[in-house]
Amino acid sequence: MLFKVEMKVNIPHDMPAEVAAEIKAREKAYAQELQAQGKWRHLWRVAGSYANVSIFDVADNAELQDLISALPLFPYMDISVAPLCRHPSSIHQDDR
Ligand SMILES: O=C(O)C[C@H]1C=CC(=O)O1
Repeated sequence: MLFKVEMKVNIPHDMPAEVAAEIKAREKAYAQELQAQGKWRHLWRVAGSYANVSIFDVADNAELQDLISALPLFPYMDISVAPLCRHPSSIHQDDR
């Protein structure tokens, strides 16, 4: 199942820089692991903001919840999720 996930990062201004850097490093490693597994299919920066638009390819809602809630930045993000289905005009065979 495909989901559009929008994440807006709000790291508290009083978080020490080294703590923020450590969380971001763990986030990057986890995000790249999920991309290598094919579960995080697209990851795009929203230009001009500390936010991303992502496409996840997971088995079901429960797996999406498990993956997203394990993000190291999860406590510091506003996240919105929308389920996707194939567009009838799409030419991409891997859309489903
Ligand atoms: O930077 C972000 O958009 C937040 C988060 C998502 C992937 C990652 O490495 O960090």
